[in-house]
Amino acid sequence: MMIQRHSRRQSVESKKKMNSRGQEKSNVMVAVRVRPLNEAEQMRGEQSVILCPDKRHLQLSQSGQDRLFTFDAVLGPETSQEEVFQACQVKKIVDMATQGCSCTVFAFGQTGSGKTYTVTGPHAELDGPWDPSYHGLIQRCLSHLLGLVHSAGGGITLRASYLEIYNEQVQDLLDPRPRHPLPVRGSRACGFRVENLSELELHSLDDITKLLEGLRNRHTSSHRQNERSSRGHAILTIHINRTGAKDTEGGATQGKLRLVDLAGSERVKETGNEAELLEETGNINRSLLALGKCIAALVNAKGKNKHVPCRDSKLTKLLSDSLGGNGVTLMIACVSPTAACLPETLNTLYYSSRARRIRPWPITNRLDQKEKLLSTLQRENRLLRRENLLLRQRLFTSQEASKTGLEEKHAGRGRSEPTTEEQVGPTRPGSSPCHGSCQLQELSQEKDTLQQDKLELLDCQESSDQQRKPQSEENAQLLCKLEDLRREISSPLPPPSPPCDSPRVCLSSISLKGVGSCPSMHCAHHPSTFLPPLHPHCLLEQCHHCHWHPLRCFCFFPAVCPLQSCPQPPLGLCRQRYSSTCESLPHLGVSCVSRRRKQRVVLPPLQALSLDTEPRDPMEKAKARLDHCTCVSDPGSAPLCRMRSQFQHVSYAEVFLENGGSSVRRAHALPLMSRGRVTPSAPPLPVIAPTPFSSRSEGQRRTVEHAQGI
Ligand SMILES: Nc1ncnc2c1ncn2[C@@H]1O[C@H](COP(=O)(O)OP(=O)(O)OP(=O)(O)O)[C@@H](O)[C@H]1O
Repeated sequence: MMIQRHSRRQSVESKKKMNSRGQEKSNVMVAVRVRPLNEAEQMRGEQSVILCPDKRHLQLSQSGQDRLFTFDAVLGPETSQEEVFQACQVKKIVDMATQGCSCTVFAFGQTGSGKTYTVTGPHAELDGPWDPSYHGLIQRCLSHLLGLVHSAGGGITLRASYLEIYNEQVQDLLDPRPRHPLPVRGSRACGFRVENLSELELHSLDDITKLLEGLRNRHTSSHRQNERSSRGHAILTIHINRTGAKDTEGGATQGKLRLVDLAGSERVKETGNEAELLEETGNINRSLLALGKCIAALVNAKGKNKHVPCRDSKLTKLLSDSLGGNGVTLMIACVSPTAACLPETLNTLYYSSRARRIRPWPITNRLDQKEKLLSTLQRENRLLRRENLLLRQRLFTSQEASKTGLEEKHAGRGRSEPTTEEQVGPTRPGSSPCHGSCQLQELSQEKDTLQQDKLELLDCQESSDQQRKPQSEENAQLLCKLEDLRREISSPLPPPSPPCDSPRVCLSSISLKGVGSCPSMHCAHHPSTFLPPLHPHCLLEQCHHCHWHPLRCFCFFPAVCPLQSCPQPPLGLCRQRYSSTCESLPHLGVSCVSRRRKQRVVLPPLQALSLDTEPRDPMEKAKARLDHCTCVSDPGSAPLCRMRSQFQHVSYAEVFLENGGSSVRRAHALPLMSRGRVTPSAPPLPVIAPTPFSSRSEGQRRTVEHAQGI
């Protein structure tokens, strides 16, 4: 037997329905009930500011201005409980629930506006004998349902649960034990549900009385606006299971009817609540606000990707399928008639007008894997239950037969006229009473296991949902970091040094970055700072670089180090002094960008050189300018590149040799900059003395000669 998803079909069908203005019809019906002035208000001489000109309109008179509101039903102060039941078409809603719909009726409004009165009847009724004319919606719905059950002659089962959300905690109103909070679990397949909530099967009026006993367990207190104010939201849920209904395509249906009495919105100034009541007020208003947000989201959302913030409170979680889901909802807005309550009344009316615009939730008929599994398990359970019942009946019949001594006669008749029942009944091999009871036990165990499995599945899904949340947050953070890194990597780097064609034209040696795989250098002041290698063809310039540059270079390859006169050959430490005049010169700082780490490395200061006397020869001038540029700027910088193109044939070594160091007289001091701030320079290094040309090695000399074009 297939479980009919009538509720889904209903919503899909209702989606197509249009109202007279051609707009999509809402599946939320809104009625407004105005309570009469109470004794205290009459004593104070207060007047009603609400008029109900007809059954669909409500008029508010405020300081000479009238406002007209339209609703599905407007119930004036004289409307009786029975009239409310009829005018709001609650009977029809109950009928829909028996056909498999998920239906909800809830009352909301300001504190003391008559919500509890509408849903359950006057408080006095709880204490004394119940007068049927004061019965609220709950009693009327239940008695109508029981009538349907009896007229159907079986096949409909009613199970009821009753809970209260008090201070954001769910409590079972049917549980006589001391109150304890129950957890609310959610799953995509089943929506939100309260765990360990007790259920009561309803068969007769006595059961209804038992159910209503739960009302006594509600939290109530007294404040200025209501002597017996509800401090929490009460939700009564009736599960209506129908098996094999002929008029519903021969299938079973699972309907649900919810009757909700919300706690009233309160203004602390008007209720005069303090301490504990203040906390309750806060929780009530918060959850009502969350409900308002859900309604707003449902009204404003367009398209399939609606996000309804139903996880914001327990109330919205439990009402999520009533508001936005596939069911039919009746909202009864209760308002007080006095001028003092006007702001709250207006709020309630705006809230209700907005709820009228909730459009049906777009639902596809596709069942996902879990839903399918769930429905299969439910079907199996139902079959098992039926089989159990059948076996019990058989067991009972066979026991009766053995008692009266008619067993043989019965068996003989069974052999001559075998019936379908007997084929699966006691005449089957191994169908003794003992066997029957064993089978019963097995089946019930199997059923329990199935139920257990189902619960575990639901828990698993929920825990995986919870686990996924921090992971996705971490993912987002990692993605951000990755994006930062990517941005940093893709930021423009200084242009690479041009390839070295010949030692004569190579200027890259002057660069601290260098290219190729020639000996690397360590900064003497920053031994841990690794300087990328210099160009292999530029050993001479490198050595000059050592002279010019106040860095002391540690050569990793002493065997190939051209500075064989290094006093410490193992490390190729260049200690030659270039010029004593340098001692009096200020130092220049240079920041070197290490390509690998993309960090700005602050090197010990360089000596920036310029010619104190302007050379006369234009070629000399150019060389001097080149010298100066090479020392103080990045070799890849624009001026230097220009100069390179102009004087490709002039090598740095040549200039150096021609000047012989004597032209160096002055240096400019520049601040060291690192990422926009001034970085203190490393202490100046000892000035390095120059190596006399004659004392240079053969290799060096050859390279210099080569560089000079000799
Ligand atoms: N339609 C009505 N006819 C007569 N009396 C009413 C009506 N509505 C409400 N009352 C009375 O007004 C008082 C407040 O009603 P009720 O407790 O139902 O308000 P409420 O909205 O549930 O308040 P709260 O939110 O504080 O629980 C009660 O004494 C109730 O009997």
